[in-house]
Amino acid sequence: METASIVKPATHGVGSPPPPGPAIEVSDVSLRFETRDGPVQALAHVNLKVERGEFVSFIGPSGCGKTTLLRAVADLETPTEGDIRVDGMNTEEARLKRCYGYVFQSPALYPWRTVAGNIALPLEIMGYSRAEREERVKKGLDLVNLSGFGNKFPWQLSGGMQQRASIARALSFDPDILLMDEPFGALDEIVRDMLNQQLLRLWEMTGKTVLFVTHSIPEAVFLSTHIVVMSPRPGRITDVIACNFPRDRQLEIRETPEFLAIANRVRLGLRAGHSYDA
Ligand SMILES: Nc1ncnc2c1ncn2[C@@H]1O[C@H](COP(=O)(O)OP(=O)(O)OP(=O)(O)O)[C@@H](O)[C@H]1O
Repeated sequence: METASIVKPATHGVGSPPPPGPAIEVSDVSLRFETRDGPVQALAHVNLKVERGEFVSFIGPSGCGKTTLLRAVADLETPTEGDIRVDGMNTEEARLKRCYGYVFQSPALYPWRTVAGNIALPLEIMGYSRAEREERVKKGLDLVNLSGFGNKFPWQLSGGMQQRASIARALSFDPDILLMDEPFGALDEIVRDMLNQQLLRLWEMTGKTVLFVTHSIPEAVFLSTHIVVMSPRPGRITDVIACNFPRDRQLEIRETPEFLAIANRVRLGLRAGHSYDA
């Protein structure tokens, strides 16, 4: 017999109302790493509220603390000061209740497990029954357009397909929130365009709250409801830009004056905080 559920996700079932309040609230968060060469101030006085269903991108120069902020939300780093609430809980509670899925820059799939086996892994750890695992894996594969690839091994898939599998794994237990750390950074532009469109569709279909780290201005403008621009280290938020494009937007919007105006504002924000030698 299958074991009973060990950790059930904190998510509400499909059709039931989400818990009230913002999905994520970051209040005056600073984070300092103590290293052998002295302290490294990664984040300084970061304040941010992410409402449910938003798609928020983080953009800023290399080393400004984007990953650190995402990791702090995921309880993988502890702020030196300030407070973070996820679904109204502290980050440890939210982690234990599996409020979010995390997608890393590299797909990080286990090579000895099939794609279906990789997607099922969190469900196995959480004690889902075999029948429920199979149903969720099938749903996950459909969601990321990988139906028919469940029995393949990761090395039999392209980089873009591997990253889609890792997104399906992060969503397998149906968390409300998806934390994505530059998931498409290593992919070529054509594949990235395709994945951006697929991610947008997935977001539209599922209504998840997404926090997304990127270095790409067009990617941020195309995907987001809000773009958070950060300064060089210590990372501070210097601008939060609203993008009000329709949810079913197509890649062609990248040629519109509205799109270019937002992209320009992001570019100016990044330039203002950075001295480029080139
Ligand atoms: N565990 C750690 N110990 C010490 N310093 C760290 C640690 N993790 C990150 N840092 C430092 O904190 C700063 C912020 O790093 P972080 O990876 O969050 O930046 P980032 O904006 O995500 O960078 P990139 O865009 O290059 O991925 C950097 O200077 C980094 O070297």
